[in-house]
Amino acid sequence: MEPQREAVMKKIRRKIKGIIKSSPSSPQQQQQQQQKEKENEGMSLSENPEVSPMPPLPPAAQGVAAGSGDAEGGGSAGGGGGGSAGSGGGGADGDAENVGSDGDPMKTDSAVASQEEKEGTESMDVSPPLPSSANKKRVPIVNNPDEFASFGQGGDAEIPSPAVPKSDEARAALSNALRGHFLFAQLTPTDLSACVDVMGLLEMSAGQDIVVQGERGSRFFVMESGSAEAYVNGERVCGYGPGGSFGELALMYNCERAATVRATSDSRLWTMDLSTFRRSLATTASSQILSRCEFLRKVPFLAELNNEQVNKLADALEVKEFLQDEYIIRQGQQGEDFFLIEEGVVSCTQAKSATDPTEMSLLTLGPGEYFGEMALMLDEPRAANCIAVQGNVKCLSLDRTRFSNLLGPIYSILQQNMRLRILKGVPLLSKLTEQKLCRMAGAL
Ligand SMILES: Nc1ncnc2c1ncn2[C@@H]1O[C@@H]2COP(=O)(O)O[C@H]2[C@H]1O
Repeated sequence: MEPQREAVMKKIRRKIKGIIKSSPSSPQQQQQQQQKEKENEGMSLSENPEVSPMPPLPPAAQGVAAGSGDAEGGGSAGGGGGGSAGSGGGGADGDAENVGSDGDPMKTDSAVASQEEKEGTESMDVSPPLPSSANKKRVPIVNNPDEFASFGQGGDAEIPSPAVPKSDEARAALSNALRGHFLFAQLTPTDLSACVDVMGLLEMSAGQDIVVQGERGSRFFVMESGSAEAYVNGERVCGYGPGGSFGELALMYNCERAATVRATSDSRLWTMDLSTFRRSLATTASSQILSRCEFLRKVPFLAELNNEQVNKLADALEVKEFLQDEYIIRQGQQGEDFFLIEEGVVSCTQAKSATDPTEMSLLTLGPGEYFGEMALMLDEPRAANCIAVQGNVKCLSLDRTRFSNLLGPIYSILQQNMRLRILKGVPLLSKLTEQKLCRMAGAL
């Protein structure tokens, strides 16, 4: 973990410990605190002396009942954790309409948080700015290749070149290169061969731009020979040699070229035009990966990732399915995975206290929302149970390393969201508005 993040996490932990120490323990004290809370409602956070230090955290945030091993399973259909059917009673009463905080299943806590931040919390202590690459404007994927018939052209290299006959050697090299690309990895040999058939040839001299950042793009490129380099805002980001490929983002997302790619020696490139690109992927198993990218592009908390980052994420995510009532995560156990819900509903529950295992419902999550981040971010046992409710649940998961690598660019969003979730689970704060909770989370 970077030192900056480490420092932030230390701060969160210190705050949380402070909250736990200052928490009222008897029901009487809790009642008094609730009364004060009521009286103070309507005051802003800064003018409300009772809101800081903050009230207690739910017990499970302290890692109640640490167990051994991880409840979540191996990742095959129905192969989740060791939870038995029917044991998820505490979470089953979650209201599906609460999904996404305001009924919109794709509107996450973070989306709500950022919305509310915009609505009048300018002065609060917000998370550090995101990297500039994360702020790139995106346009949704368009599924109908015919819509690209009059797609704008960039430089010369964007002008379609007709299919050309290829030697066996060239076909083999091209097939290998395509198979190594996450979008084409799923193609059957027949589909792959059909793609190879229609690819055209382009020759570029050293120093020529093959694609230009900011221009419209209409082709995907595979280098046959030569070399090239990619530049984002004038800075070199990577290089390509024979077998290297680029140019898929503009075709997948109907967006401007994200980088300039310049030939650094005389080069020969195989090219695939947009409609072939879309058609060949649409009719094959690769359409699943396109659908996944499309799904990820609509997930609010991922909105700050650029298209390339989303593609990497789509490639790394692993499908895990769980049966109704199955415990995907068990409170207190060690956790190694992060989960994004693709289909179904997950209920988060927590033991009432260290001595009372009765589960209370914390949150209900739906498609586009996530869970399992806290154990990874805080390096602590699972803070809650996460149970598949309302039918089977399909999740996309990341292990600890991939979570940290691929979601690093949105770490500050995840942090803010995590604080908000913790605060939302505090019964004494249940009366506070979402906006106030967001401000408290931001101030932590
Ligand atoms: N109030 C809450 N406190 C703790 N965990 C919560 C809460 N609400 C939702 N959760 C989710 O439940 C998950 C349990 O595993 P983690 O602790 O890794 O991450 C946790 C969160 O994703």
